[in-house]
Amino acid sequence: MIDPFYPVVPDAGWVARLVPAGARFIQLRIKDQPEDELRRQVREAKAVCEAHGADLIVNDYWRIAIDEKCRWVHLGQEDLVDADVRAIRRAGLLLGVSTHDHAELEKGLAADPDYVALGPIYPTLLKKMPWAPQGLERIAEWKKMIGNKPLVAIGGLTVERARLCLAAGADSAAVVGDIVNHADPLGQTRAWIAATRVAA
Ligand SMILES: Cc1ncc(COP(=O)(O)OP(=O)(O)O)c(N)n1
Ligand SMILES: Cc1nc(C(=O)O)sc1CCOP(=O)(O)O
Ligand SMILES: [Mg+2]
Repeated sequence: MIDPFYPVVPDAGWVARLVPAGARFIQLRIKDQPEDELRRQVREAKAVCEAHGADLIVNDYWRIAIDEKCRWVHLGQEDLVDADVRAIRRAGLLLGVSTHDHAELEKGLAADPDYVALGPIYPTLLKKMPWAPQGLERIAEWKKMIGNKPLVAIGGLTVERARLCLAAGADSAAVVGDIVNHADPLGQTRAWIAATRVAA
């Protein structure tokens, strides 16, 4: 149900680049945009994904995801505080949650998510976080604790680190910087797809 390669991108333009290049499970993680722009980008990204048989995961904006009849939403712990998980479920959306420690895992599992993300596995430059890198050992621990739910590894991943995460038990490896900051994002996307499909 979830793909081993999980790019997380900052706008719909990136969805339009990476999905035709083979991304099958992609998160739209837009920050600091007005509501009408968010909606426009969600619609654009959804249309691209539908045209290519890919899954779009909308980060944060669960109300928009419901209105736009999306299939997936990703929520972090702060997002979960305000979210109406029952409304999300009533609308038929699938849900991914972020976790960074045991207390968050307990809260995340209470929402009965369709995947659990664990991060940051390695140091990330994308945003400041109070957690030390989890390391690969945490992946095996989380996998045992979440039963048959898919586990997503995120934070500081490169192609080689993604392979290690999948070998350690993650079902999917999520990435921002190693794709969107790469000199050749489409070539790097192909490298990620080749590495993660073999490793999964
Ligand atoms: C796959 C995946 N894992 C974790 C996150 C982080 O979510 P959150 O903690 O809500 O932080 P923001 O991404 O919203 O800044 C994610 N987006 N995707
Ligand atoms: C958005 C995000 N969430 C994380 C978490 O640990 O929950 S780490 C992260 C950033 C991932 O970016 P990069 O691949 O560039 O390190
Ligand atoms: Mg969030």
